[in-house]
Amino acid sequence: MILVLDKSMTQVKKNQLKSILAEKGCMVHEPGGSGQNILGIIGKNSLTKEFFMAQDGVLDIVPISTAYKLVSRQMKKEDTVIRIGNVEVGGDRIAIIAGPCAVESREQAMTIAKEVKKYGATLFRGGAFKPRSSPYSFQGLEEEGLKILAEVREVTGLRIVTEITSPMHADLMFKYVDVIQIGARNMQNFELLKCAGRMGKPVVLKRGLASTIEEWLMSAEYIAAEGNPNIILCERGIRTFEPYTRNTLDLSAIPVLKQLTHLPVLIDPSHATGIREKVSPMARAAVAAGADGLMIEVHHKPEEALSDGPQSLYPKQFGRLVRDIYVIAPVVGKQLTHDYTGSAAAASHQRGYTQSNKEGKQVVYLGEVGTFSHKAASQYFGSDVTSYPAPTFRDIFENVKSGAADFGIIPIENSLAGSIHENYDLLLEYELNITGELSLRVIHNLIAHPDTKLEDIKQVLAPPPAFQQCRRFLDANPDIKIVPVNATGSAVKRIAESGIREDAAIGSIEAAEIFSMNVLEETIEDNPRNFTRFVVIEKKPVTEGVKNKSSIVFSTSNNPGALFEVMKVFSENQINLVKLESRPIHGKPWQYMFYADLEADMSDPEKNSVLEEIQKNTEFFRILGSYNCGSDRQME
Ligand SMILES: O=C(O)C(=O)C[C@]1(C(=O)O)C=C[C@@H](O)C=C1
Repeated sequence: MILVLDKSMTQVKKNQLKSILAEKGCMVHEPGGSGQNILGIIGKNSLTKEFFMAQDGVLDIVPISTAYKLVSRQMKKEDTVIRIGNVEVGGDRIAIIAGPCAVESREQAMTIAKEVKKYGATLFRGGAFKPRSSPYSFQGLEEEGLKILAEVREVTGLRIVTEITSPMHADLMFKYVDVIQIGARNMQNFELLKCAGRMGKPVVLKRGLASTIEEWLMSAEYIAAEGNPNIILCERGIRTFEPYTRNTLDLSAIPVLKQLTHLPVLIDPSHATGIREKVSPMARAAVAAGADGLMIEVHHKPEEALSDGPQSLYPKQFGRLVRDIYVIAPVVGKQLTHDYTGSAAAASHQRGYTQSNKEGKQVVYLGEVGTFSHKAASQYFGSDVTSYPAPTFRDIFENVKSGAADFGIIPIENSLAGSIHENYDLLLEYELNITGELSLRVIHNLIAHPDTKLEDIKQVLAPPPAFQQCRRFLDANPDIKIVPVNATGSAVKRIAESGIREDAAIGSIEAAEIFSMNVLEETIEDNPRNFTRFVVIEKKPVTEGVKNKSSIVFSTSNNPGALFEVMKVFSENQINLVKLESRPIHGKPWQYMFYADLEADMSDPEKNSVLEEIQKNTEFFRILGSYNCGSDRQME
């Protein structure tokens, strides 16, 4: 059951209540972050409703109707996000776990780990204890395999996921691995589940070959009941009558689970299909259906693999799949998990940032909580970096320049409305660096007070880019006056605070929820393919890691063919230009600065001769930043 507590109850009082309940033999669980003050109780039947209601601070009792309690959505409304090193599984992120079925040798594991890391995997998988259908099949390298996995982590930085098959191996697992996996065949091995619960490490719990979703969640409950909330569910196909695939991938389990539980859900299309060609289509479908991540088997020589070769992707196939996922994820409001902050933090540490005056790193974004910029900041940085809003774009640049914030995040262009010119001008004015980018799907909604109807609305508040993106809706409602404000979240906050029923705002569903407003019309943007590209700005440039894109700014003389001469340098050096934008030079009428995005790392010393060529043909030239754009992972 759930005890609803008085919102003003102090933590001290709550702790007192928790000890009273624990003394009475109740298991007490405090779900974090729900915004409400509640306690989850798995109690003794002998305790009456009156007993609970008599406790100080208890306002109500809500029974949990499902057999599983701790893992149920009723217990916790928010999605659970599980942190493994710098990687977060759940929430807005897509995590990609990749590696061979089994660790076969140091050389094999290390080769595959380097490949999958290069193509975007964030966790490494590999079996050391293999439960096989036949006792004569390869059973894994056991402790030797675990040692190899630990070495892979040392060398690549990828955290390790491996299967535990017996409680006897708990100490070994504890010593070597980051995430333990309970395989399909052991899903109802209750002693193993309890052991995993006691170990406290994150657990990937695979669905049994013939288990119902409810049985699966009951198994998760075993782990949670031991005090371990870090459970990731993994659908890997169930046994049906269909022989064309090894198992039948139950993708409908994703939306079912999303309703029933707060736990993250992964899909393993490798075991589900058992056939290499079928893996990528099902992986793409899984992300579109709302999965929080994928577990993919990859082998550099699958024909020689000791297990599961036919279902293992070649590294390049895996790379192509990750590129597809990178594109699909924003459509469903997610981003690929990427070790952004790990590398950004490591790089900025190296660059000599001192954080002595702060708890941690900070990113500044436009407007107010609930803006798209806020969402972009949390999708890019996860919870590693705290975020705070600033009222204008200039303030964001000022905050980064002064060192008040380590990072700024700014929208730079939108797929419907075009470039955000103010930010181009500010990039030139402030000598900051672009260090990363992210593309966010922007879904606009008309937001108003709960009892307001469309015909009541006299004016709508939003930033100009949002008006541009909702042109058709505004044209269809010409009587509604438009009132520009700095950001969508601020618009929603303003109408909530003013209490004016005739005012509406354009913004995200999240903003409506934060300010307890109603979504009157959903998806009012002109086209569903509405994406805004954000860039991250920092004081220092990126010096580490993949840099596959550069943004530059330059001006040319006012001679025939001057711009052509610069373009020729890119063409002759096989540098792909992905964007060209011109902006008037302030104070010099009819003269222009050109902003270009190039698919190349212009900070690489190998590009020095190209830079010299460009400089010969320009009057002004600056690299705004060379960074990893994510989508263009190396494809040799
Ligand atoms: O208003 C917001 O929510 C913002 O984050 C700003 C902003 C922008 O100015 O482009 C960002 C994304 C959308 O394109 C609309 C508005």
